[in-house]
Amino acid sequence: MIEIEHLTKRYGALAAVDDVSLTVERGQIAALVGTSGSGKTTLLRMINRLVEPTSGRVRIDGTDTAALPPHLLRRRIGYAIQGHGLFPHRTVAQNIATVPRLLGWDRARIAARVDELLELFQLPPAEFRDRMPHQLSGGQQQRVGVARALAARPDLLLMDEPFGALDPVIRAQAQTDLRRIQRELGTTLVIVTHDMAEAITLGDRIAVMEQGRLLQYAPPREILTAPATPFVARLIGRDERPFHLLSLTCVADLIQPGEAEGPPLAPGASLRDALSLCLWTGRAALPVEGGGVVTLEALRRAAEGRSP
Ligand SMILES: Nc1ncnc2c1ncn2[C@@H]1O[C@H](COP(=O)(O)OP(=O)(O)OP(=O)(O)O)[C@@H](O)[C@H]1O
Repeated sequence: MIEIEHLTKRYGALAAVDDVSLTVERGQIAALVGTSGSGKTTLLRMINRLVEPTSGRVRIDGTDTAALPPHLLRRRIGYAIQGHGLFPHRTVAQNIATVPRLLGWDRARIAARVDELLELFQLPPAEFRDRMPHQLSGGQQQRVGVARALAARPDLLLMDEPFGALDPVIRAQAQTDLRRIQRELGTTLVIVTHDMAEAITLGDRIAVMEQGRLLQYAPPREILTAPATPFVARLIGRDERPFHLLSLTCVADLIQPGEAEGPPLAPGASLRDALSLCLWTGRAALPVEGGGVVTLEALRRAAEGRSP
């Protein structure tokens, strides 16, 4: 669990982060969003003390981070940034092994961990472990960057726009992978993103920042249906709101008895996918695998933020 209490960072007259308090529960994902210069990166970097706070406190699992030497703190916390930051003259395996080596793990344990992570990120170890970063695609480099951040099994992972440079298809895959791996490992994750859709897909809670201040910290549904300020509403984008809401719920939650024509939808598909298919096929109802239907009428209600 991360407890951020009245955290402030000043650069001269500017408060880059201004009296921010929030808590991230263990195993949860907090997404930090806001316009450029709103203080997201500064807030993130105060958690692992890459930036020293001017005032306020961060506690991780009850321990005040100010009480720990920064280099030891950072070995416990995974950190992944846009553009991955891989060491160019080290192999994939050496890159991933960086923190375990600092922690003094033995060779066999490191090798096993590297292979385990490569498997997890769908990069076959025999093919990828000895490659140099320049022999990877951008998306593969990004995955190695995240694998490196996870190598020493940190309870806490900080990510700063990790998928910013990826194309939309790879990005969606990377988000799905991250969510799966995060759930599997039970990692607490704080992620900075410019992209509201990404924040909604990944975040258990979303923190909206403007000019160093925290405007709202709430689950995605609440941010969408009850934005705290006009700025938060603008950031969501009025046109996008129904689609964001639909993307939060899966078909299984909206099934009604009945039968309908056409190939069945997976119960895990999002309502957004279901709406898209209804529109594309011109159908008012779609069958769901395992029985029942999802109707256009029910989708419309869900898009308005009403319960099924
Ligand atoms: N080392 C520094 N010295 C002076 N000002 C700084 C420093 N680092 C950040 N700032 C300022 O603090 C403010 C917040 O910066 P920060 O990088 O946290 O914003 P951000 O929300 O992450 O922006 P972006 O989305 O563009 O990365 C900005 O106005 C920035 O210019």
